Amino acid sequence: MEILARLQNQANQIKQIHLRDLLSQRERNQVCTANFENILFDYSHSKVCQTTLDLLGEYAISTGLFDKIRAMYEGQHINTTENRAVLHVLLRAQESQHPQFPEVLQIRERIKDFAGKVRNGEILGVTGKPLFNILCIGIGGSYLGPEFVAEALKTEPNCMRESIGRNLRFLANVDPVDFLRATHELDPEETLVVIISKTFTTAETMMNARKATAWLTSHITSHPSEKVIEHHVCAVSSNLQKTKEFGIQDERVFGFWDWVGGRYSVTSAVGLVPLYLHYGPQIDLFLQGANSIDRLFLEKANLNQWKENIPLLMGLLGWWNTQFLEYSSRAVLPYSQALVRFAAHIQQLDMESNGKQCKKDGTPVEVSGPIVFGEPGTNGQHSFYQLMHQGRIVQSEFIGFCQSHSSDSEAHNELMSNFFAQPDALALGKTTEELRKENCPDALVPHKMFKGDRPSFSLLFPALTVNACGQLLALYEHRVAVEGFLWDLNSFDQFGVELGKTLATKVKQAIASETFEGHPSENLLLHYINHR
Ligand SMILES: O=P(O)(O)OC[C@H]1O[C@](O)(CO)[C@@H](O)[C@@H]1O
Repeated sequence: MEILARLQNQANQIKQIHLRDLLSQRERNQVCTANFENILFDYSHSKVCQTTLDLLGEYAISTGLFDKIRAMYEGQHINTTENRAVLHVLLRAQESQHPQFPEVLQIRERIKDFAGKVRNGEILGVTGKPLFNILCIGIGGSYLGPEFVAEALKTEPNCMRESIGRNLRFLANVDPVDFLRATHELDPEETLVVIISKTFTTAETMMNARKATAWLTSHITSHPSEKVIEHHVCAVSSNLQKTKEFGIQDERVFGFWDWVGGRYSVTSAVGLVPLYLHYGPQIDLFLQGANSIDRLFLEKANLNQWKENIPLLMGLLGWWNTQFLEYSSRAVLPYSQALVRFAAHIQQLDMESNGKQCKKDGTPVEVSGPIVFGEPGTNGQHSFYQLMHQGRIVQSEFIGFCQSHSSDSEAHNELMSNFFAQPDALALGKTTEELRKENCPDALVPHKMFKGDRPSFSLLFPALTVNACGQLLALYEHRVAVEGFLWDLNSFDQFGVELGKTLATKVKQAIASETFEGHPSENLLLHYINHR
């Protein structure tokens, strides 16, 4: 029988086995783990058994998954619709034969040198004040990843020390309120604006960039505006022509390449410029962490070792859950307030990559990437976990840390008790018999019972160090790629974002001329015009 049919059979069978029963098999549970540098990946709470794993491995081989991974690292143009390589792994490589690696190192050194000089006061604002504030302007992939990392490291003890007296702000939304919030109480004389845009044409970013330069030049009137821009604005982009037109000198532009996709660009200048400026050389460890996972992912992409390859396992399980067990949503649940923006980054990474309607060859797909959402625990527990326990089945991904950034071990234990309890509650549930033993009134039994059998996996790290933050980033980048490879999608283009942008341009013209007759949103537009 064909492998896909056998997987389907296996799914039908395992759907009938409650996770309570699977979890009662201690030997099975012990097999369902992988460990790398003391990161424990435990997928015993997923709906898999030894046969499932064997079949998934067989499918991975038959579909050429390992070759696809190698092709990515070799720089083959796997982004076929845009005819581009996908080489974000090169950005954190320690060494490489790739012809563009010297350029990668050169940009990295330029960033570190620039950031070091800003931090030690060699580079000052035009009025001679130190540049303590970094205002990053960018959106989507030029914003979400850097913000997640900046937040994750805010309370990491070394980073906390390195960033005393400094401000790192992000401005993404074209909503003027975001501008107000991002610039609130910032002294323009002490502010360095970093405009981050791969294309340097993104409407929101360019509007905010123009507003930010106007904000700088209208406050700093002692010097000509070109001088103010020269001292207070830098850019991250792969479009040098546009940055020049904007008035930014080339030595203040940090480039990257078309083989770095927006949502995969955290370890390019997109993330490195803000992060080195704010946290200094600590960020070397972030790159090392990402690189350690890159090596794991590549080195163990083979027949004998794939069960030790955590990102590959994450991808296989995610694909299994979505394609065969038909769970259409996924919750990313870090038990760490420092990861407050992690789910937002993963939403883009996952959904912009794998939310697709056709395969690489253009044939339609019925199922592709799931809906992704999340929130740090325990906050999420008081929000959407109700649905996860008694409503729809959501594939849940728990991320925890043995040690906290804080020395309050009592509160950390409290947090982690929830991290351990939730996957059990989802998987085991609570039976009517158990409720009756507790003398639950009959009328309440249907409300208080939990069916359980809800799958999850857990990633348990020693601590949210700078290195671990890089590891976490790379784990998710590669798991998304694996799922895309299994579905045979192009996970590296995003044509789905274009139509809305085009229509917005047309609406803008309609608003300017106040002509909406026959417009599909005529009702709303008229209401807007009348009440703005
Ligand atoms: O870096 P840019 O070119 O401003 O693009 C920003 C973002 O816009 C998108 O193209 C679409 O939202 C993302 O993929 C990208 O990260």
